[in-house]
Amino acid sequence: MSKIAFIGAGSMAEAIISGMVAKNLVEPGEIHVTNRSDKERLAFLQSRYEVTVSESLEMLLNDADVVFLAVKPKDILRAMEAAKPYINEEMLLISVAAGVDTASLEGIISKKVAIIRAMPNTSAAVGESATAIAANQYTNQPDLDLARKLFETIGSVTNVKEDQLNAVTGLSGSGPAYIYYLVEAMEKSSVTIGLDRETAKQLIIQTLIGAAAMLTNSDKPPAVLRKEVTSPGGTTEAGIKVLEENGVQEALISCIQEAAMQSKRLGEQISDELAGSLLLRNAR
Ligand SMILES: NC(=O)C1=CN([C@@H]2O[C@H](COP(=O)(O)OP(=O)(O)OC[C@H]3O[C@@H](n4cnc5c(N)ncnc54)[C@H](O)[C@@H]3O)[C@@H](O)[C@H]2O)C=CC1
Ligand SMILES: O=C(O)[C@@H]1CCC=N1
Repeated sequence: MSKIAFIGAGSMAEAIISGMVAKNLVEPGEIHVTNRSDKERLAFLQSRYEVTVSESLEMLLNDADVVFLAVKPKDILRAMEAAKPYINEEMLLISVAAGVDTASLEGIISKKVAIIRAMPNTSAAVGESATAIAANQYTNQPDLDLARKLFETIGSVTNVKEDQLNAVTGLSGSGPAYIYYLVEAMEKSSVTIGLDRETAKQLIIQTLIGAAAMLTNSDKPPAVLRKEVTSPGGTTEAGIKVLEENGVQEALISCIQEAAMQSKRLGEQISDELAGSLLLRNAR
């Protein structure tokens, strides 16, 4: 595998880099990274993963085979405008930005570049991301295979239609946060019922691992697995009753719908911004 460039060096870039390095698919020195201005952050990534850091976009992108775009959606336009002169049609561009569609990226670049829009999650850092990918019109099968191979170093890969990616973002892109939120509540509750945090932590984590393994290995749906935990007149029934009274399941459904909507809104902001900047350019 040859040169891989990262525009953006935040938590998602690090999660992907750490996964790729751990699986030895890429020589760490062949991973080149830049960010907006935080030199300390680049130095940290260099010392931790032995990647090559670059403060110039020209050097970063020169001869790059794959370019990961890992900046926040609001920074996409500026980052891509700056990168555009060094992007060519031989490259595969992979964007992990929430909401930003490949049509907007094509609009910024104005070249026939293969673009994969991907939505991983931060469990990439431990090789357990659930990543979904979709390709633009200029992407061929070898590009898709390469993207799959890269993302498989950080977990599972699912092909979706591009218009499903906002839903994916609300569900599994943000998904780890929902699980952590649940764990925070479980930890907070443990002290109120007489368990120290350390003991509770071990019990909670193994409970999550066990439930995930049951969901993976059993052909029973989650509702049936839940029923099997729930003895009539027992503890689970008493606990779940409180969740039902508080509308927790409905709240979770609304949470995921809102996150997916926010992904769509983020994308719309970019296409509006892009349309505005094109109008401005044409008026000059
Ligand atoms: N954090 C997460 O759980 C996930 C994030 N994503 C997506 O990944 C992208 C990055 O997110 P995070 O890593 O969480 O953000 P972050 O804030 O940790 O990192 C963003 C990086 O982009 C850099 N940057 C900003 N403007 C730049 C520019 N003009 N040129 C070069 N670099 C620039 C920043 O310096 C920083 O290194 C976002 O688009 C987000 O939607 C996708 C899946 C999950
Ligand atoms: O919160 C966000 O916007 C990003 C995208 C998915 C997870 N984190």
